[in-house]
Amino acid sequence: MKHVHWQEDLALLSRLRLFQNVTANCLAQLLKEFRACDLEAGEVVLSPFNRNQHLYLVVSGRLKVYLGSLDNNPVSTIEAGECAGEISFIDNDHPSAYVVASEPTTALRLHRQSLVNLFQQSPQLMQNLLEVLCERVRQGNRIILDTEQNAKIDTLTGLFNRRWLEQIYQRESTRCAFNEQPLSMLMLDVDHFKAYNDRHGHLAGDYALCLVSHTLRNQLRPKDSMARYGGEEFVILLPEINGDEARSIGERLRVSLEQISSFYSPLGVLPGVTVSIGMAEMQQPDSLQGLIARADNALYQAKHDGRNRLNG
Ligand SMILES: Nc1nc2c(ncn2[C@@H]2O[C@H](COP(=O)(O)OP(=O)(O)OP(=O)(O)O)[C@@H](O)[C@H]2O)c(=O)[nH]1
Repeated sequence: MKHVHWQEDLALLSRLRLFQNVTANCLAQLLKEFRACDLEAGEVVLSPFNRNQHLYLVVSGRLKVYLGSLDNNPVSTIEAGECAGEISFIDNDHPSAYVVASEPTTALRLHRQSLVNLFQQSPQLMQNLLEVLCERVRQGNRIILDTEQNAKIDTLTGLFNRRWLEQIYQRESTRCAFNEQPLSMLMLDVDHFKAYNDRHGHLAGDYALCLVSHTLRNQLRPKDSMARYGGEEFVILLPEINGDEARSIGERLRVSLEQISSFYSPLGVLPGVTVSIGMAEMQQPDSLQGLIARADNALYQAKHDGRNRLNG
């Protein structure tokens, strides 16, 4: 984010939705508080991992909003004249979404304290902000409805969910069987996760789940599929990979997590986690339920044998 000179423009400010009908006197005071910044395409303006104390008013260009992960499709666009960051700006907490410049964008940046000071003088400003927030809530409700109706994505980790796994298994198992290729499954479960939550808090547990998904997904091939199967359980489908190969891939994934003794999160430094893994290779004919049952049995044995190990 590059701070740039901005020729103060009262007329432009008064056209922005947030400042409609706000007195010129009040706007003139606000003008002094703004800092203009240029954003490059792809630049992340807001992230759930960083606390936000600024409101961004888009003067030109465009921002996109992503929930859960930047790999997901954007859920909305913020055009010139609209603002970003108002929720975290108001409650002084972490943003609930990623906001990214989708093209070179100029925005005005305002620290929360500057606006809070003006609320007392301008009820109109307060009302405008409330209207903007209400619109966001309505938009959020529409997104929830849409995503529930065709939910494929787990919003915490950005991984595909269990429902999607059924679709992808149909496709991949048919393809592998047709090409006389193997297909293997890894089922992973975070070790002692209840104790982790109890000791560090549920939010810390959520970050640990994101760490697991991020660390493992980065090591997979594009044709592999990783899904969050349940709370702290993950499934990885490995097309064209036989049992021996899957064992060594699973072992490599297990070790990669074992080696992360601590990681940075918005809550501070947190300890890493380990996983137990069950492996099963597809047999003909094998339904998803059959393959999962065998991977799950292997996982159960890995837990029983002491955890942080692979079985199958
Ligand atoms: N933070 C967080 N915790 C979750 C989530 N989903 C499930 N959990 C927790 O995961 C824990 C799983 O606990 P258990 O099934 O007893 O297993 P465990 O403590 O990991 O023990 P082992 O699997 O035997 O090593 C429960 O306490 C759940 O509340 C989630 O999305 N976030």
